[in-house]
Amino acid sequence: DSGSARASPEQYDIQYLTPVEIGTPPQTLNLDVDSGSSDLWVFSTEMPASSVKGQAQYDPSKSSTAKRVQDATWNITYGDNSYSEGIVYKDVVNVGGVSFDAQAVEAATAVSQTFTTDANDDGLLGLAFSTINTVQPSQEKTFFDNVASELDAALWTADLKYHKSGCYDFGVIDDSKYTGQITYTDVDSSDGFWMFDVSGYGIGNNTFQSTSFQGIADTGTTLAMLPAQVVKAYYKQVRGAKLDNSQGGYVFPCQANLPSFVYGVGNARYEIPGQYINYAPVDNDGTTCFGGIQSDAGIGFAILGDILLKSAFVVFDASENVPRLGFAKK
Ligand SMILES: N#Cc1c(N)n[nH]c1N1CCCC1
Repeated sequence: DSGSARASPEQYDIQYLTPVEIGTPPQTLNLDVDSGSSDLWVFSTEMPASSVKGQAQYDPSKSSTAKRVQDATWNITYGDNSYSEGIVYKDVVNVGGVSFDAQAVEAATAVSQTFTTDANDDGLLGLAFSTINTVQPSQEKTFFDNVASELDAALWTADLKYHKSGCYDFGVIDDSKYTGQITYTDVDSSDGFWMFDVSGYGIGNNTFQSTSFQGIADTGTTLAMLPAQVVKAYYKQVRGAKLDNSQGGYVFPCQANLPSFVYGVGNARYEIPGQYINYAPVDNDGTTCFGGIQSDAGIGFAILGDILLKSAFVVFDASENVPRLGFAKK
């Protein structure tokens, strides 16, 4: 079995939303596919109307296949301090034609303001490792872990794009979506993430620095959070750039001509075009812009979010004993 689903960007590519069918008859919700977490949770009819502002809500009472998981609860807090919590059902979930009939669907009973204010985002579909799923007392499996054995290959791929729709594919590597070779690198999943070694970096045409650092491939994070020294070196090349703590990171004049950023995977080199690193204006007149590359200080590892991932075709491969990530140009 294999399948393919759209990944459509919200404004500034802050996140990408993917239509997911839940229940019988199918209820379509647009979810943020997130390789940095492992809960599939949805806005639901179980939450107060005051915290729903335009989102679609999963209504288990309208699904003939919904079954309550007695006494199960969940709660999750993300790195940006957004959170959600609730109860659990098992129901049919179909993503891009790949279906599982007893997926844990975590129905929210409460969400933080950041989720309420994003009218287009109906929840999350976590694709990190099931060891960090938050359901208690019995942890649940991610959608990918549930379907892996029925897929033609136990992998999924991300083809995110700059300011346009891309795809998440399950069970197949579509060779039309990349050029050249796929470079694979081993993943350390001991913290539940797709964590790997970035073999080094380069700024624009400057010499590539072979100083490696660990990072997680995280489709649920907007920006690229990199080691402070790397980030400092990058913005040193941007006239007018400064670290503005009131904005929470590096900003620069929106007209700045940004250098590209090169990252290494093994012996391969991938480039993020400078344009991708102009994330969004911080002011109404669009004079000051916020950088797409920011510091990972305080996190403990780098977070390779959408700003970086959209520059490549990425394979999340669990088909062997040791999981691995594949990167290719496109
Ligand atoms: N912060 C954060 C984060 C992450 N590192 N992965 N997914 C995150 N989300 C925040 C809100 C929805 C998903």
